[in-house]
Amino acid sequence: MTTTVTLALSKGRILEATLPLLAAAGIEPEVDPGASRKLVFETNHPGLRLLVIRASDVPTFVAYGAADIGVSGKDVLIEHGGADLYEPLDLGIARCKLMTAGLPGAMDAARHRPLRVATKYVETTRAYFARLGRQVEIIKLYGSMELAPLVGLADVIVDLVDTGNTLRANGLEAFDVIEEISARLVVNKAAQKMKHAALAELLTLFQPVDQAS
Ligand SMILES: Nc1ncnc2c1ncn2[C@@H]1O[C@H](COP(=O)(O)OP(=O)(O)OP(=O)(O)O)[C@@H](O)[C@H]1O
Ligand SMILES: O=P(O)(O)OC[C@H]1O[C@H](OP(=O)(O)OP(=O)(O)O)[C@H](O)[C@@H]1O
Repeated sequence: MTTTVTLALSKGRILEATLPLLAAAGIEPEVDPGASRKLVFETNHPGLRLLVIRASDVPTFVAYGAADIGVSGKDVLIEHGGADLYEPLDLGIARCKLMTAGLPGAMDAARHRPLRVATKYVETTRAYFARLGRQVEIIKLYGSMELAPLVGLADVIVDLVDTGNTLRANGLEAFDVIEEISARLVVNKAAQKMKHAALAELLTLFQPVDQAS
């Protein structure tokens, strides 16, 4: 009997970057997930199906066993905590940096009060500034973080930076790197035991993208 394996991907960058990796391994979804409203996709690989969900939900689906494996950004995994997941493979895709950024000099502007930081990475930001011994007031946002310093909502932001185009377009500077980010394969701990052979076979099919590329 074929073991069923459920792989969770997120719509957007991760899906766009993972489908070519799957295609290179000969795995094709029944229809193009980028062009469909479906959420579950069978594939031509026996027993393998795909879930397409929000990026920040991938660790949750995998941790609870609703998916056996998933592809998730390291940013999302750090924020999730990740202790309930195995992380066997760095896929080398969706690479960027989690950074502090703001208007020039913003880090030094608020020395006599808590620094106001806008981010969607609340836990990661709290831990980072605690390590620095700097008091912060964290403002949770769900997107367009770059707007916050421009309208006086926050002194600085913690967000992803790739080309730097979004920061530049808004007159902001990148300050410090908090983490180097790339997409990781994550595995449910029970599935790792119960579906060991099927997952091991699938893992060998994933060829990480060369770090230098
Ligand atoms: N500019 C970027 N360059 C490279 N990788 C990125 C970039 N922005 C995001 N990523 C990576 O891709 C992942 C998914 O990002 P994407 O923009 O597709 O979803 P999202 O809109 O952030 O997620 P959600 O729907 O949960 O809010 C991120 O978690 C991160 O690891
Ligand atoms: O350095 P860059 O190459 O400009 O990339 C950085 C931008 O990419 C991400 O946003 P995304 O494009 O995912 O939009 P979002 O605000 O919808 O998350 C991130 O939140 C930055 O805004």
